[in-house]
Amino acid sequence: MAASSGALPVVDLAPFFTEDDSGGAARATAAVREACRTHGFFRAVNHGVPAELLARALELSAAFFALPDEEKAKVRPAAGSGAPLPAGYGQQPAHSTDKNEYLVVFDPRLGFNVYPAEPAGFRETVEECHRKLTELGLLIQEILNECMGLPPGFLRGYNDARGFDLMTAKRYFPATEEENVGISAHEDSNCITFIFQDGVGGLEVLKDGDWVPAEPVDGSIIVNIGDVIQVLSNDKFKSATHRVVRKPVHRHSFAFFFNLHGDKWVEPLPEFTAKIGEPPRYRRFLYREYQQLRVRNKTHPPARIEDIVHVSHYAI
Ligand SMILES: O=C(O)CCC(=O)C(=O)O
Ligand SMILES: [Fe+2]
Repeated sequence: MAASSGALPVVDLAPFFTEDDSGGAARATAAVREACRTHGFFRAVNHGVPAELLARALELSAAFFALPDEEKAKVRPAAGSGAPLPAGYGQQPAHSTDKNEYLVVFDPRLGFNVYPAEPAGFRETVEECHRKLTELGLLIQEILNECMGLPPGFLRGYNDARGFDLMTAKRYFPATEEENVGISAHEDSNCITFIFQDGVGGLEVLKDGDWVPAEPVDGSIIVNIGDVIQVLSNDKFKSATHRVVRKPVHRHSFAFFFNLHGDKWVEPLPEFTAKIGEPPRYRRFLYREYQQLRVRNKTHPPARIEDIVHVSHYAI
């Protein structure tokens, strides 16, 4: 597949942060609808998360990942914390094609998180990011609700528990002569993902058979929709395939997964099926089950690539 220079659509969210927006919010909503239709991805600017906070989080995470392995390995949770996934530090298993290390952070109010003793300020900065990105998730969810033509407040009511949201700080290892996979091509399983990154680059989005680079732009946040929105919309909104290609130097990024609680059922909504005379393309599933299958893909990768579980597992 050819590389492409076509840039991601940019959406200016400023109108959602002013009282008198003279039609700007409607225009931004239309831009989100179009971006979801064409790319499943967009770059958000004026999103309400201070650029200084994003830059500080990236700097502190670089300082953390630069610590010796034995220091990082101490950032592990007590067994049986009850978190949906282990919080804290981890490395991809040696047999994985993905070559990165990461730190998982849940909503700080849940008490699952474990933090390194250094660098100073890490915990405060990461928790502030989590809080601001949760707010952004709630805003984008309102915009998507409008884009999808759902009854006002539908998504807010359906996705009302924040216990499965998680943020990861990641460091990708430098590419070698032999291979450069950072994260292999995938779709995100959740509702809405936010990514911010340092200046190295390497995130790419598949569009019409071409890999479009999601280039680093300071202060901006890359937004994509995940499988839950794809299923609810009965494929009208696509969870775009993306990957990370490693560069010759370490790369740092944060991904925040605005998720769905594991106890929720997921199925195509009547607005996209019965009400418009279209058959559902997925059978209903419990989100927890899908999330577990996805984790198993990572921890116990199947021998055959076709056995990796995607949301098509539930396709009718
Ligand atoms: O690091 C990135 O830029 C993207 C990470 C990603 O796609 C993921 O964690 O699902
Ligand atoms: Fe992803």
